[in-house]
Amino acid sequence: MSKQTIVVKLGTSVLTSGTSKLDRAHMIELVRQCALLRKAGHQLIVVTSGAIAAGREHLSLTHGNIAPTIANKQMLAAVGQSRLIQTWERLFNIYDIHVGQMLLTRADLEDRERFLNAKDMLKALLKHGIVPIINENDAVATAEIKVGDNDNLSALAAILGEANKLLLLTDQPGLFTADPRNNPEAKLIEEVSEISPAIRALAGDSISGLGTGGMATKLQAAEIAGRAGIEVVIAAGHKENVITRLIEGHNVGTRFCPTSTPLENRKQWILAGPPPHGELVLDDGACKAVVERGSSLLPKGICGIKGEFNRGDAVRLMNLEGREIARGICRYQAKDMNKIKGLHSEQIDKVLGYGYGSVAVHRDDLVLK
Ligand SMILES: Nc1ncnc2c1ncn2[C@@H]1O[C@H](COP(=O)(O)OP(=O)(O)O)[C@@H](O)[C@H]1O
Ligand SMILES: N[C@@H](CCC(=O)OP(=O)(O)O)C(=O)O
Repeated sequence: MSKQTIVVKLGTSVLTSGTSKLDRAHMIELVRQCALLRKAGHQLIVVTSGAIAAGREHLSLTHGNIAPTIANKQMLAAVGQSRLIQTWERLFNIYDIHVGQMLLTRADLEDRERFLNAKDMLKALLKHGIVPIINENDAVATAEIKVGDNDNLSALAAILGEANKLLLLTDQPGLFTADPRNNPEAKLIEEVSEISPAIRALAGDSISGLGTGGMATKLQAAEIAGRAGIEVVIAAGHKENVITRLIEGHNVGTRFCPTSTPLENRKQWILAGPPPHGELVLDDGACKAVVERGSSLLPKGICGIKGEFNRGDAVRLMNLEGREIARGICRYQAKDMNKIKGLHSEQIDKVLGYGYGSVAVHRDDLVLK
């Protein structure tokens, strides 16, 4: 295999082996495989969960004796993150590999400039042979600025690092036809060529009490990374030689085929970076123009506005049935959009007293879902 950049995401379920402590013996084994990956000439980015679990362990707390409030989780993450990074540092040091910590929130990726700064920083680490160890900055992230789960964060990391592969390691061998924890008949799906609504319907939440998001967020990550041309594999973190087998080209779990026509860089960011602040409801004609003809969205085709957004914020483009058909950057704030929706573009200047052009969302700022 040619030299590649590979993101390995390690879920809490893998790092604790299903217990309430970090399983350091297994972490050593994972680092051994990561070192082999590097020895083969590949670049490695690690996205690690486990800060909250490490905090709980250090303070000798269990799920039962601390309430899962946001403040408590942030407190546990603040204690645990430093333990977690120290553990990774010590383990990678055995193989003479340096690590660098990157703690991100969605706010760091919200505007294009901050996104590009984070990208430069990640690239600088890789260029110097340092393994980026990424987690969400849980201690400071409020609900509004959180990515929320490390599956989506790993897709963002893969886009930032222009990775070739994203390996999501968890406590199941891959995506099953139903959650295998409560469906013993469920079957492993080895390959997914398209993440259709039927595939999405198979993915449930996390019921172990350890992880965040379950298979649902792993599919979101697979979709975002796949649209950027990145191959995604979900596999069991305890499967023997799972990382080394992947780089040798073996099937190790569920493989998601990436698109053969990756989105350009700016559109990758639109899909993965800024959180949508509102919705534009499109009439049928506008939906057709946007989806089938690749047109920009004009105010004329907008029949409803939801949410408070500023000029330059990301918004969801919804059809009349309430399904998101696209996401894009809106050129007018919500207050203005409410005044110009349904109007011909020539009327914008007259109604607002100023204008930023004829389109509400330009096709260069728009990604179909
Ligand atoms: N269709 C499915 N196939 C496999 N696992 C599923 C499915 N639906 C839900 N799950 C759940 O997803 C869990 C893995 O996600 P999660 O608990 O968030 O782990 P992690 O900490 O690795 O992110 C599994 O333990 C399983 O219970
Ligand atoms: N950032 C959190 C983990 C969040 C998360 O998504 O967890 P997981 O589903 O186990 O990957 C932590 O370090 O505890």
